[in-house]
Amino acid sequence: MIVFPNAKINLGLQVTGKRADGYHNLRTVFYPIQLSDMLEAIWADEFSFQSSGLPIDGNPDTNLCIRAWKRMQQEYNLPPISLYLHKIIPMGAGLGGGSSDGAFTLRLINQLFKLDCPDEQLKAFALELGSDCPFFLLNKPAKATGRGEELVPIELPQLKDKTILLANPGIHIATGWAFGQLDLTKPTPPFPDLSILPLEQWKNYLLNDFEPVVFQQHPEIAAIREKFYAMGAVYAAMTGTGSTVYGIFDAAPADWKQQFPSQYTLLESK
Ligand SMILES: C[C@@](CO)(OP(=O)(O)O)[C@H](O)COP(=O)(O)OP(=O)(O)OC[C@H]1O[C@@H](n2ccc(N)nc2=O)[C@H](O)[C@@H]1O
Ligand SMILES: Nc1ncnc2c1ncn2[C@@H]1O[C@H](COP(=O)(O)OP(=O)(O)O)[C@@H](O)[C@H]1O
Repeated sequence: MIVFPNAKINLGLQVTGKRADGYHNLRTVFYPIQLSDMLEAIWADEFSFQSSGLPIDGNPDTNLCIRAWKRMQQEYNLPPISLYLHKIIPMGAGLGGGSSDGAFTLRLINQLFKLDCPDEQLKAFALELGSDCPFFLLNKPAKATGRGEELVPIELPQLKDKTILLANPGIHIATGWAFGQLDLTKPTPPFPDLSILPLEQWKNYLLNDFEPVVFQQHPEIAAIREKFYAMGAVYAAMTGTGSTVYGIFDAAPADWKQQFPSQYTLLESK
């Protein structure tokens, strides 16, 4: 069985406060994009995990595919499988690639072994893996609150037929570090209702709270957003805690890739 775990971007991201469990409450809109890894499971005599593409850490304590397998195995006492991941989504990039791999592994195992695991149970396993993971079980545009697991689907007709360009400068931002940099004493403005806000207005109302702290540390990330606006983006922002920046365009400028340094990862999603 083969599945294609996709990436996401955050349309706005507000952190509203620190919780007793050490996590933060946030508000965002998750938006799935057409950029995917490949994940295959086959029957095997013993469990194994292999990967190709971008190098990833195969540590069983941290790798989200292996952790997902172990959690399902613990619950359902399953026979072994081999997992093979071809990694395409840049990591530590705010694109949720690792989270998506974890969530897709849970769902794949559920289907492969016909476990009929209830949605709420799968969601609970996903949240054990990471705050972003429950979204990838739903995997449609959704407003998110709590740690990111309270999800309400949203229609975004403004994005129909738009092109999303992504530029990743190869800087790894540690999510825990980014949360630690925030000043949580300031009041949070209301989160705009994106289902009715015209796209041209997003730049006035839709903010990512991590941009000021990450941009200050890494001015080259701020420069990507400026470059997208100079190229005609209707809206441009950093996704998650960075370091990927996306621009939303009516149509991609023909020579856009030549405008960035050659070592950047440059991607396009419809
Ligand atoms: C902030 C977001 C927005 O999409 O950023 P990206 O990681 O995608 O950039 C996500 O919620 C990240 O989700 P995820 O990457 O799954 O985070 P987790 O593994 O659950 O947590 C990593 C660390 O981030 C912090 N963390 C994460 C989520 C949250 N709601 N509150 C937190 O305080 C904690 O310090 C935690 O130890
Ligand atoms: N299957 C996986 N693929 C990628 N990264 C993984 C995986 N499992 C665990 N990780 C770890 O998760 C971290 C964050 O990954 P990712 O979700 O891609 O980034 P972000 O949280 O910035 O969107 C990586 O640095 C990596 O160490």
